[in-house]
Amino acid sequence: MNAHTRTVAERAIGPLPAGHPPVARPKVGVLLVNLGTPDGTDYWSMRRYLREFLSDKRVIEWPRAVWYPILHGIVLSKRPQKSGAAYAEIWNTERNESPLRTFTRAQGEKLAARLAGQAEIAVDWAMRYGNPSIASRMDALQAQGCDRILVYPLYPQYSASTTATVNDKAFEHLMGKRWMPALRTVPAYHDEPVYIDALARSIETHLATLDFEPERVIASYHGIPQSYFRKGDPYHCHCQKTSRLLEERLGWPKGRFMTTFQSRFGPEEWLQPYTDKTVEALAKEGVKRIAVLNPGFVSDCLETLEEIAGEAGEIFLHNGGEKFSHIPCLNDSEPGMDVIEHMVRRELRGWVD
Ligand SMILES: C=CC1=C(C)c2cc3[nH]c(cc4nc(cc5[nH]c(cc1n2)c(C)c5CCC(=O)O)C(CCC(=O)O)=C4C)c(C)c3C=C
Ligand SMILES: [Fe+2]
Ligand SMILES: [Fe+2]
Repeated sequence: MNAHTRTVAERAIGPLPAGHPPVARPKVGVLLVNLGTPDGTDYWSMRRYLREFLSDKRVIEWPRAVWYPILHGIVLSKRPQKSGAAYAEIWNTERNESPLRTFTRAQGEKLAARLAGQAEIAVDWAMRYGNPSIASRMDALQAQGCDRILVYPLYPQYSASTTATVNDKAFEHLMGKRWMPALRTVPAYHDEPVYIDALARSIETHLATLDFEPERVIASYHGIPQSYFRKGDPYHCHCQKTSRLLEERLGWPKGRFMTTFQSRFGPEEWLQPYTDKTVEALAKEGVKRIAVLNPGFVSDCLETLEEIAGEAGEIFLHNGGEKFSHIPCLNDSEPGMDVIEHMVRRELRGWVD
């Protein structure tokens, strides 16, 4: 019996009296959670997904009386077709699912394999919007006997619109339970050395495969409205710190590495500089070769594959640029899995030793 199985045995409930309802052997659950995904690219699948996503008060903070008529009027009648067409361009047709779901599943499976020596840990994965839902996978973990669950929002930089809403949903699901598991959540890890190192290695590896040397390398993060930043969301500072540490680790000459924000939605001002405008300006200034990475995305998805690898690349080339390359997200690569495993092992301390 090793130290890990002993921990479980010590926590086990011991022999039950006759007639007592069965009690599962206690386990610790790890739940990886990413943003979400539609079930298909058709109008109704897209509409269901966008409705759930864009009804979230953590995502759109406008008063409901203002936002709901817009959402249920123009947005949900027009956006499902437009977004469905964009998803169709990047859809994983083999599995009939979005890349985000494919990568999140792969991360869950690889994490489970890395923790396989510890029988008391169960790993699962879920989506904040769409399927598999957080509620269904938390129930599945409890059914396997997990009395402790570590929820891992897959966002290196904290934002209320991403990290907090994952945690909200997990706690909300437990509100109705008589026997509630203990819950821990993984904090932001925007400045963790293992994460910075994984990003640096992924950049160096990718650049070594190119037949050109980029004059600029742009770290493009998903944006948030300026108003959320002014109200105290630390997301902007987290992104800037990731970029600063990454630039220091790369040791490049000043000016080669840049930070921008992408994926604006709605009429408000968002964090700047904007990725699309920057890429266009660089091309117009005469910069010929660039590469773009997305350090804030744990997996490639619509926002990286369609908006950056696709659209931003086109903008650059149409305005005089000559070479463009998208550096893939960490996904389920070995360095990417090193980051996830490191965070999980660190946050499980005291539950699993
Ligand atoms: C006000 C709206 C939005 C905020 C705030 C926001 C923050 C935010 N989002 C991510 C990560 C992802 N967003 C993705 C898609 C997406 N995001 C918004 C809007 C806001 N995001 C929309 C409307 C969409 C849907 C796509 C579309 O219809 O254009 C995705 C991709 C999901 C996929 O399946 O590929 C990710 C990932 C972060 C990190 C963030 C704030 C920090
Ligand atoms: Fe988003
Ligand atoms: Fe987008």
